[in-house]
Formats: sequence, C-alpha cells, structure tokens
Amino acid sequence: MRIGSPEWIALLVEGCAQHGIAITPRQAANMADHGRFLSDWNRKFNLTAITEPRQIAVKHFLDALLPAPWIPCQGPLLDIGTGGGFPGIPLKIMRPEQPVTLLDASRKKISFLKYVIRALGLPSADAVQARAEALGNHPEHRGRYHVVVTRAVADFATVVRLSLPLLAPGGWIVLYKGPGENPELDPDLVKIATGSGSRLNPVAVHAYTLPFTGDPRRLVMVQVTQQLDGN
Ligand SMILES: C[S@@+](CC[C@H](N)C(=O)[O-])C[C@H]1O[C@@H](n2cnc3c(N)ncnc32)[C@H](O)[C@@H]1O
Repeated sequence: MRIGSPEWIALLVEGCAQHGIAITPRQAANMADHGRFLSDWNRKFNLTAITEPRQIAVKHFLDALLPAPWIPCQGPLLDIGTGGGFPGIPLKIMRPEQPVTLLDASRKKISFLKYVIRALGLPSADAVQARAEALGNHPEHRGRYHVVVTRAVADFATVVRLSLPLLAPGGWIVLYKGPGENPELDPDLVKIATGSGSRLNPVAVHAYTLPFTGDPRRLVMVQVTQQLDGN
C-alpha cells in the first residue's frame, strides 16, 4: 500500500466513519500529502519511527483525528512537542477556522512543518522552534492559548507544568495517552507538580480504540479554572 493510494485514503475515511467523523476528499488529499512529505523527509531526517504506510494512516492520522470531537475547537490551539505534526496537522486540516501553533524543540522538525503548512496552504497555522519551558516566558505566547494538546512528549504532571503559563483562563490541557494504568493521573501528583490544585478542574478521561488494530487509547483532559499568577 502506498501513502495516498485509494486503499490508504479508504483506511482514513472508513476509520473516521466508524467514529462518526466525516472527512472531505480535500481533507483526505491534504492528509495524504502530509503523509507523503513525512515519508520523503524521513529518509534524510529522523522525523518519526512509524514508517509503514498503513501504520502511518492508523497510528498517526486516525489516532490524531478520532478524539477530535472531545477537543474544543474555539480559540488558539498549541501542540507541544508536535514532532512530525501529530496531532496538530490533522486537527488543523479538519479545522481551518481554528488558529494552530505547532511547537517543537527540534529545528529539522519545525523546518519540515513550515514546509507542510506552506505546501498545504493551511490558514492561520504556524510552526515554532523552541522548548515549551522558554515559550511560557514569551509575551507573544504566554497566556495566549485556549487549548494545549500533546502526544508522547512527557508525563502528565510535566505537561501540566509546561502548559499552565501558555494557557488563557478557562483553557484546556489535552493529552493523548496509550493504554495501561496511569499513576501519573493521581490528582495529588498534579497538585505537587503545579503547586496549586485549585487551578485545575478534575481530570476527565475519554477512552477510544484504534480501528483495524483494536489498540486502546485515552484522551485525558483538564480545564484551567483560575488565572495564573502574574498573567
Ligand atoms: C516522541 S516525539 C512525539 C511527536 C508527536 N507528538 C507524535 O506523537 O508523533 C516527542 C517530541 O517532543 C519534542 N519535545 C520534547 N520535549 C519538548 C519541550 N520541552 N519543548 C518542545 N518540544 C519538546 C521532541 O523534540 C520530539 O519531537
């Protein structure tokens, strides 16, 4: 199977349809382009460990897309540690109206993502090379985002700590997580990590299953209820 072939597109469309999500032919073509660019660039730069076309469709694109109905679509969204653009690029393709910023510490990944944004003509999308720790002190980014998403970057408490300075009051922290027990989700640990339990609404967890593989996944969501000191 080739990325962008009719079979590959059918995986995306059917996988999404199983979860009640409709993708237009244009959106599917954009995802095929992103997938092809990822595969091409991966030959020179190490952008992702997932290289097989079917795995790219299921473990990158469908995994990014299926939880989308739970993720707020209003206000600026920041993808911390986006790597090859997951979940940020597929979310952006589905949500042309929502401003999306892709953040990664790696220069080569951000060069790749700038290329993808330009080639796909994605409106109100940006790729920024920085560490999240540094971005939290930047006046352009501090307190700006309504949603922070992140997948496979750090443990829950670390993501909360990195996200708080970047979020506006009422904003959301959204983590894509794999299966298994999760002691990191202990509210006491979050309290210790952030220095304040009162800023955060209780953790909500949505479970979903990847089509075709049956792999279990969870989306962990926390809402920030109180403005950060000094914002
Ligand atoms: C395992 S990859 C995950 C990439 C992508 N989110 C995915 O799920 O395919 C982790 C990425 O996070 C980036 N990263 C790790 N810590 C970071 C930080 N503090 N600030 C910005 N990027 C970070 C790394 O450069 C790497 O590209």
